[in-house]
Amino acid sequence: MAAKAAANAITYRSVASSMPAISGGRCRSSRTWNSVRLPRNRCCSSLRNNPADVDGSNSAAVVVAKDDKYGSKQIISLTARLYDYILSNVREPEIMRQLREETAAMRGSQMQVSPDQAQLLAMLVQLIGAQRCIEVGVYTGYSSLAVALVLPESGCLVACERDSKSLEVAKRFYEKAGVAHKVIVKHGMAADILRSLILNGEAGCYDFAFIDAEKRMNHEYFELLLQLVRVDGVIVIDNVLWHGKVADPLVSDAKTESIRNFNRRIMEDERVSISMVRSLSAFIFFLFDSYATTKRKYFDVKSFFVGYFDVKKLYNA
Ligand SMILES: C[S@@+](CC[C@H](N)C(=O)[O-])C[C@H]1O[C@@H](n2cnc3c(N)ncnc32)[C@H](O)[C@@H]1O
Repeated sequence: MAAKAAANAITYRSVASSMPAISGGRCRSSRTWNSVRLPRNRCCSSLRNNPADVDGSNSAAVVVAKDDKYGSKQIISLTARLYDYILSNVREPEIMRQLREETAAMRGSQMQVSPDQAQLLAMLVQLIGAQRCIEVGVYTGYSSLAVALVLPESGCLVACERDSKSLEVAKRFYEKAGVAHKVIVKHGMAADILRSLILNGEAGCYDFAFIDAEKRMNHEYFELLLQLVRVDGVIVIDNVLWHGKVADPLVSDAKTESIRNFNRRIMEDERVSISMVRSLSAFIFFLFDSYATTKRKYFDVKSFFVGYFDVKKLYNA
C-alpha cells in the first residue's frame, strides 16, 4: 500500500469513498466523500533534510528498553531517520503542505500537529463516518483542515479558537481548499463555546472531537464534550505524554501535573473505552459506549490500520 502510494497519484480518501460507515449502526453508503487529489509522488519526506539521528548513530530505531516487564517486546525510540521514514509514507494533500509551510514561519508553529497525526485524525473521522465534528484549539487550521477535507459535503466542523490572528490564516485556507462551507468558525474561549452548544440543544449531536488547546482545561473540555459527542463517538486528546514529561518524576510543573491527573482520571473513567497512542506527542482516543459494553469497542492504533485494510478488501470483493 505504501509503495503504491509513493508511485501513483492517489486520493486522500480513495478507499473509503466506496465504503459505508462502519460504526454506530449508521450506514451512509450513499454519501459523497470528499476526494483530495495528491500530486504524483507527493509525500512528506521533504519535511526533514537531515536524517541523522539525534544521538548521531544514524540507526533506524534504538532499543531503549528490553526487560521481562515488557515480555518479548522491544521498545524503540522514534529516531529522526525513523520519523523521516514515517513522513515519507504520509499522504499530505498539497493544500495542507502549503498551510504547513506558511505556518512554519509563524510564532507557535511547533503547536501544529504533524502530517502523520493529521492523517490519523482524518482516518478516524472516516472510520466512524463522522458527519459532525468539533475541534478545540485550531491555531492556523492544519488539523481542522485535515478533518474538513474528509468530511462529507453535508458534514460540519465546529472550529473553536480564541486567537483571531491565527483564525484569519485558517479561514483563508478553508476557502482555498474549498471546505469553508463545512467549517463553522467560533472565535472565543472554547469552554464557553462548548457550553453554548449544549445550551443550544446540541448534546449528543457530534460524532468526533479533537482537543488541542489549553492543557489545564482538558478535563473541563472532556466533560463538556462527553455531553456533546454521541455514544459510540470518538474524542481525541493531544499531548497526553507532554513531550515525555508525564513519566519523569523530576518534573512537577503545574501543566505536567494537570496532564498526569487528567490521564489518571481518564484511565479510571468507566464511561469510556480508551487507547493511549505513542506518537511524537500522544493522543488518547475515547470511544463512547454504554456502560454495559464499554470494553467491546476497545482498539488501538495498530488495529485501526488492520481494520482499515480489511474493510477495504471486504468492500472491493
Ligand atoms: C496546540 S494549538 C492548536 C494546533 C492545531 N490543532 C493544529 O494542529 O494546527 C492550541 C491552540 O489553542 C488555542 N487556545 C488555547 N486556549 C484556548 C481557549 N481557552 N479557548 C480557545 N482556544 C484556545 C491557542 O490560541 C492555540 O491556537
